[in-house]
Amino acid sequence: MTEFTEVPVVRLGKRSDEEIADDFRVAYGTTGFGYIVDHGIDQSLIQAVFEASWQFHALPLAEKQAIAVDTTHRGYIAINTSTDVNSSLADVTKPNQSASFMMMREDASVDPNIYLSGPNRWPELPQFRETLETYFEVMSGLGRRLMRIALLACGATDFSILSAFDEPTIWLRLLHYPPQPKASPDDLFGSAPHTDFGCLTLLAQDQVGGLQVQTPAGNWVDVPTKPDAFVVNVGDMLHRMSNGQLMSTPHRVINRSGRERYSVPFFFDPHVNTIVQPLPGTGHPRYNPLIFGNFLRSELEAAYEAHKPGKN
Ligand SMILES: O=C(O)CCC(=O)C(=O)O
Ligand SMILES: [Fe+2]
Repeated sequence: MTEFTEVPVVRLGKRSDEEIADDFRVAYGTTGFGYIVDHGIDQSLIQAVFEASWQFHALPLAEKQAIAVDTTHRGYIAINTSTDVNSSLADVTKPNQSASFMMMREDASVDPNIYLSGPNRWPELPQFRETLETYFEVMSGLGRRLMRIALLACGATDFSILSAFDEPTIWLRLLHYPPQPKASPDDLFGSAPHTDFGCLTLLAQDQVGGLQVQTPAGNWVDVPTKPDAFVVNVGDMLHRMSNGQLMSTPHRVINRSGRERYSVPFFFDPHVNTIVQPLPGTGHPRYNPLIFGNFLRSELEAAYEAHKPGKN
């Protein structure tokens, strides 16, 4: 595997998907992370999402707890309620030092046959829902374009998997990391070392910093904010679809800045009933097929208090 010292830039703009796929292959075949620029998402909309996040996290705790995350994985996730125990990357025993608001697809009701279906749990804040729904919509468009580019990049010859993103699994997460004391233990993280479960993560972050990605040799490389760029990374499901060509790289967050950190990851994943397997054209399959929802269930039950069997 190729060692790296920084996260590369991939420009979209009006270039053809085929042309962008060449850059994508280089970036995601080595680092698994990239700064996506010229992405077409309005900066003022991203700013509005951060403002919504500040307002949400400033609410009294009781108002946030009133929409505490449930088994549909929507609502408020308080600090100290998730631990990356499935992490094979580190011996993680301490819960993540972050709180978040989680939005997913808006379903009219819970369908017992579709894991994680259901309506969102909204706080009472003016414009909050409208702003997040607009962002959810435009980011879904960008996610679809990037998935097509990713498939071109890994040499897939059959693109029918893209229909699994007609009704995608999406998490839009408003994360708040309070400052960690300078003297906090080495194994206390804002977000413990992990890889992302799904296909693509599109992250907007503020100026505070703290995100790091791990190189094949085990070093940690900072991923500072870059103006007008999303930090986009490949998750475990796209790694499998690409038959291992696109990397799902470990990353973590440590906020020792002394300041509050806010970030907004947008996770763009297939429908839960999708069979995930190496795509035709990517070579002799190195991974067995799995059903995305089953994989998700085991990950969420291990990591989140709200999903422990017997809850809700
Ligand atoms: O907050 C960040 O910068 C990254 C968050 C992250 O890795 C995640 O939520 O999966
Ligand atoms: Fe992550």
